[in-house]
Amino acid sequence: MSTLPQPPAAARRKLRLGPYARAVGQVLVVSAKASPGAVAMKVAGSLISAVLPLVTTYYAALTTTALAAAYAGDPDAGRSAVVYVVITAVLGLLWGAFTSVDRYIQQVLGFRVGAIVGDRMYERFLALEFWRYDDKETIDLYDRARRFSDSYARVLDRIAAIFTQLVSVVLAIGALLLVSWWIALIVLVAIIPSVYLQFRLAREQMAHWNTQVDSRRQRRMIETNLMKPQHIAELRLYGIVRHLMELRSTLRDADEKRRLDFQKRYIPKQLLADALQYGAELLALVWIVGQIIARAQPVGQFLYVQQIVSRALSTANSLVSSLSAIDEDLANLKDYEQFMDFPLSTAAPGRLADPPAAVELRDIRFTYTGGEAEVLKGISMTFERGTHVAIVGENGAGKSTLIRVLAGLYQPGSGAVLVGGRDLRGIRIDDWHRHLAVMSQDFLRYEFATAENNIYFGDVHRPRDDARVRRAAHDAEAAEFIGKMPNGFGNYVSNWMEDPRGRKGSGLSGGQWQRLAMARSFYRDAPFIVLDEPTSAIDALAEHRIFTRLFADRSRTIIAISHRLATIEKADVVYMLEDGEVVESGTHRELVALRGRYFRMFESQLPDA
Ligand SMILES: Nc1ncnc2c1ncn2[C@@H]1O[C@H](COP(=O)(O)OP(=O)(O)OP(=O)(O)O)[C@@H](O)[C@H]1O
Repeated sequence: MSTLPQPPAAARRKLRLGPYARAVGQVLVVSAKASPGAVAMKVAGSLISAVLPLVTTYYAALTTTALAAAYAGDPDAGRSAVVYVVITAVLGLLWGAFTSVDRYIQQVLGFRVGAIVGDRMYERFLALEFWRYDDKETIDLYDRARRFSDSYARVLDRIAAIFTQLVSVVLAIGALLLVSWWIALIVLVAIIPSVYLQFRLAREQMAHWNTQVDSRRQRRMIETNLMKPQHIAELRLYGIVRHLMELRSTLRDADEKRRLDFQKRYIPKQLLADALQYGAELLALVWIVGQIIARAQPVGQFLYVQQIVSRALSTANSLVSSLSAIDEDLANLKDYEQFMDFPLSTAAPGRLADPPAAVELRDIRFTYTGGEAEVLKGISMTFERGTHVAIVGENGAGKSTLIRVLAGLYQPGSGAVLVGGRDLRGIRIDDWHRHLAVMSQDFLRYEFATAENNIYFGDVHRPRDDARVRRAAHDAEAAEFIGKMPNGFGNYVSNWMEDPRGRKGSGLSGGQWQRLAMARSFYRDAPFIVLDEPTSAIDALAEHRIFTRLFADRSRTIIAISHRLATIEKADVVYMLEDGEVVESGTHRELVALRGRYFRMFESQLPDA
């Protein structure tokens, strides 16, 4: 069994009162914007929840006193008892009705707040500066923020509960003061240690949670690998299921063990705090029993004191749980807000209406954020409109990185991408992307959509044009297999999808997915096409047909990254990249004649080398 690396201990996060108050205020503002009526009802409801049980107890105590008097022969007391019972029942009914309304209000708020917060979160995540998606800190924070955004709506409920519990405890102590000041004092003193202890425990648990972000992510990744039906074949063939299960259990057990250890350490203290609470309750009851026997208090006071003391104690305990829960929520709210403060990728003011005549990479240098090695080391290339370019090089040479810089996803450390002679940094990136169709190695598989929509998603700014969809499918050699599916272009491309008429989708092979993705990039109809190893899973004949068609079109610029000679040799110019530098360039023939690095790389594929 291998040992897993221990994650570094993250700094503990502590919230002081100021930030707490601000965070609570923020939740209230968001909720009030989502549904002001529901928030007003919630506030009113919290007060009712605090007061109503006390009033009910008060009438129950009066009933008991009246019953005792009736039992002793007082006829008026019997009538009073009946009236009190009716009042108590009506209060119970009101309470029940209120609980149902409150549940509904919570659902309305949950839906509205959840929608607002979730949408804001998605929008922010999808529009971050591109380098942030490689950044561990960003992704850590995003993980925590996302967890919180799912439960944002619940926070208002917790705030309302805390408000209710606070008012209830204060009212209960006040109600005890009416009977005896020292009972009120005893109960108050008994509450404090337990509140303190539970709060400490909750804080430690939260600190523990925050130190375990990495191991939990590792566990989640393993679980994702294990639980995806598409992965089962490889997992079984490699016989790795048990190994991964063990890794997962090790991570889970270590995490749980530390959490349980905390709880174990707190047991004796917790018992002491509980004993104190029970002691206080006992003292109060013994005292009131003595008072009643001495006829210093009416019989109903026993019920009153017993109910109110036990309510004060149990509400104080619930208050601690709510405070601990909200403590965590509000710390996560801080993460959420920090995440929402991340700058979005800025939109440059310059417009680019027409397709540029040429694109130039001028002395581009680039290093990944957090990375030490320079990945692109002074690259210069020009892509004239209508030329066909191949970029080749070993794995890790920097080809895909180059394309991302060209597309403006990453900013070069130095040098510039010149689009139609203008620096890309000064052009609105969306404008540039409209002229660009990029098919990357890890293209998206829209498994929830039909074949035609998988293609249409290449250009959703206009309504779907079915003739264009079919042409793109034909050019990418996808039309035939799509045509063979039971519902043709309207077929879902996943076994797990089913159309409204109950017709199941069909799963696709790796090469079929690749053809579909290529059809999507063709559908885009952009003057610049970038294909990053688009045919790695496509059979040689189909690939030959695709590229012959593609390279016959002189109206478009084509930049193809490929390891296949059949594709590369069709290009007008080939750039050979090695360790972030262009080491050779020219036509295929020139580079073969050079007998240099290009020649050596493709020697085995050359027919008469
Ligand atoms: N997101 C990233 N963060 C940090 N480093 C990266 C990232 N992506 C790639 N790299 C590093 O940059 C270098 C170039 O990677 P790139 O993907 O551009 O190579 P490539 O030539 O496209 O390789 P391949 O032929 O395998 O696709 C590699 O050393 C890789 O480890």
